[in-house]
Amino acid sequence: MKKISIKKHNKLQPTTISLPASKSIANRALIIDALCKSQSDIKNISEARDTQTMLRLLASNDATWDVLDAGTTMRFLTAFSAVTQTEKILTGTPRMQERPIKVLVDALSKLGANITYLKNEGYPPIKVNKIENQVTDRLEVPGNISSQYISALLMIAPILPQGLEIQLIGEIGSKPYIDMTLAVMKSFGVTASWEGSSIIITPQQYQPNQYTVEPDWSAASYWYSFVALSDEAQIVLTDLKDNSIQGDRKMADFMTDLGVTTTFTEEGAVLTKSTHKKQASIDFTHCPDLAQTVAVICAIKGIECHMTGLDSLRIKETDRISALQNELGKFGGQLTENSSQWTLIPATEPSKLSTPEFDTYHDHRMAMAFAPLATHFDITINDPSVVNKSYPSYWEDVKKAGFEILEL
Ligand SMILES: O=C(O)C1=C[C@@H](OP(=O)(O)O)[C@@H](O)[C@H](O)C1
Ligand SMILES: C=C(OP(=O)(O)O)C(=O)O
Repeated sequence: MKKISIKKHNKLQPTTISLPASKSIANRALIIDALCKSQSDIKNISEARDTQTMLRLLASNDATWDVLDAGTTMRFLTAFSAVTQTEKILTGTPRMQERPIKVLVDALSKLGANITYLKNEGYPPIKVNKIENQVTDRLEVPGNISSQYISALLMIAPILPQGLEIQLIGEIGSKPYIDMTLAVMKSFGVTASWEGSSIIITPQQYQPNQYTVEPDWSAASYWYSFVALSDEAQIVLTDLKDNSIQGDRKMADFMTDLGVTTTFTEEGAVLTKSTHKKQASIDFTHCPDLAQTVAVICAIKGIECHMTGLDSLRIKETDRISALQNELGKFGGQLTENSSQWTLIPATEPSKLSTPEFDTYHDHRMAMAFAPLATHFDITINDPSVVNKSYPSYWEDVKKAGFEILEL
């Protein structure tokens, strides 16, 4: 499928959506399950490519593991290999080969792993030889590049003979993902303690368990956008809970100012329309995956939004700052930067614009964040199958809400 067109539709019929399970939680549970020799019963594993890639690679004895474009899979399998594999090559898509891994490689090397870069220093592909003798039980790791390095180290920490203390240096970004890692570890019987900015994990055994993966709050964000941007809507997101280990639960709070009310019922989260403010200030340091969704919502609803915490967006599936600037510009929105402070300047009279065609930059979140614009005008989305990374049934669900989608 090269591109799709979505016909304008703004009065959504009441729709019930069954979201995919969180790929972040699933990839943690799968790594931990593999570390307890695969005896656990993990329920609600989604078809998301990142999760399926993790499952497939953990079951394969191939000399090279190709993680495709899955950041967590790359980082978690690197640490996993350093405690389980005599020798393993880890590689990924051309974009994955541009996503830094040096912080994690340095940390594992300090622990005693032998890791070499096969192309460019600091980036995959890498060759990992496992730690034979643990050299230290204390690491200093910068907290502001990617929390995935820290999560990767935390998950192997209990099986290191000396355990591990990780001191996080500088500002910590994406902290809820670190908490998520510790929460999943706890579900498999391992405890950790915080001392200031250090996390301490003693040698412990993971206990196999029955574990159910939560529905994905990042995926839920696109439905908040559909509700906010439409004239009429009521969406039920089944089994989505208020009490979640996902930091992107924050979307429900952001949206009280941006035009959506959430009611949690037995069935799940019920999203209804409400009034919105004209200005907002939102810090995405701890929920970077929500930034694209919120930028599109504000751009079309006339909300000037002061955005901070966007720096990590430059090293994700694409440079999301530049992708956003290009695509928002197609309907009159702007994202301007002034020393790490971004201002989202909304589009003026966006409904008068002709059919925009949005590029997706190999980034599932570009496709999913821009799709709700079909509430305002006919749109075209290029390379729509990018959504398979986290939400393969996205376009089917969009059709359920009454949108007409044509393959071009
Ligand atoms: O640990 C995780 O599951 C993730 C952590 C975040 O990355 P960073 O820690 O690199 O910000 C997030 O953007 C990504 O989608 C998933
Ligand atoms: C950044 C993301 O994923 P990853 O880093 O795991 O590729 C994402 O899903 O938005």
